[in-house]
Amino acid sequence: MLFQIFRQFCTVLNTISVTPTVAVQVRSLSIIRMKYLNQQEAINVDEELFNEYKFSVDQLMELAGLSCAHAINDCYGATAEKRKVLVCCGPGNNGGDGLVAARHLILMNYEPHVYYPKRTEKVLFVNLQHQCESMGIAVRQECPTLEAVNREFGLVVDALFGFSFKPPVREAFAPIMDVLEKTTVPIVSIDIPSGWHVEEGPQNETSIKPSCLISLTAPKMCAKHLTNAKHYLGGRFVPPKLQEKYAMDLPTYSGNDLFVKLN
Ligand SMILES: NC(=O)C1=CN([C@@H]2O[C@H](COP(=O)(O)OP(=O)(O)OC[C@H]3O[C@@H](n4cnc5c(N)ncnc54)[C@H](O)[C@@H]3O)[C@@H](O)[C@H]2O)[C@H](O)CC1
Ligand SMILES: [K+]
Repeated sequence: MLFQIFRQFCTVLNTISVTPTVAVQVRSLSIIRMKYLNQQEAINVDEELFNEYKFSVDQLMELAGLSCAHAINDCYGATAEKRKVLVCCGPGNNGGDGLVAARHLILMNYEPHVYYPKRTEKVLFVNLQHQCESMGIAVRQECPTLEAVNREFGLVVDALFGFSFKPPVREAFAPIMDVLEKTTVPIVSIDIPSGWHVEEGPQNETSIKPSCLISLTAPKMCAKHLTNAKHYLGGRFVPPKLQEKYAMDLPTYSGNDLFVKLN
């Protein structure tokens, strides 16, 4: 009951015109009440976007990947040494977000290099890889060594696994997971820190520790386990009715922004 009154209070505050200081407080309140989805809810939302709302994967992936590039630039853009970026792309749509982000990062004067070990013949992914390569981005299948990553890169984008991941990591991805668990280079994870349980978070003390997480659509429950990490929300495409149906209580995106900085 108390919680419902609090939510109604926040909703009213969100709709009235306020001074900048109050606006910051209202945003903070809306971030507090935002819902963290479990794995099944994330899958259901995804299916509704495609089946009920008739979005195509290409559309949403482009918006998701673009918002990731913008959030990365907001988080790390001021530091020149972070501009050489290793983008690790997995076999599913999380990997597709990584390929899109790499393409936008090169247009934002970053130097992305893509590690994309397990490819599919789906036209969308073949085209995303082609677009990257046509823009001069190297797309490799050989797993980089820990030494090479630490020596050559300022930032790692983790686009290996998203909300469909079921632990444990299969053998083919063990080498790159080992590199990400041990690297000293900051990691920015897209949607889910790879290897983490979508709801329960890190699986053990060696699990990766991203310095930034970009949640897409709405945060998943594992984001509650972040420590000392920046947290962004991206994927500004969720129809209001769908937000209501899942009681997402997403914070308001400001102006033309493609992301909300949650902390
Ligand atoms: N609705 C949205 O918000 C959108 C989200 N996007 C992104 O899509 C991912 C979810 O994509 P999906 O293809 O469903 O799954 P994943 O990328 O998480 O991975 C599936 C892929 O991984 C393999 N796999 C699963 N578990 C393991 C394991 N233990 N070891 C090795 N491999 C594993 C599985 O076989 C598949 O091949 C979401 O997180 C967002 O990043 C969209 O881009 C836009 C709409
Ligand atoms: K990820």
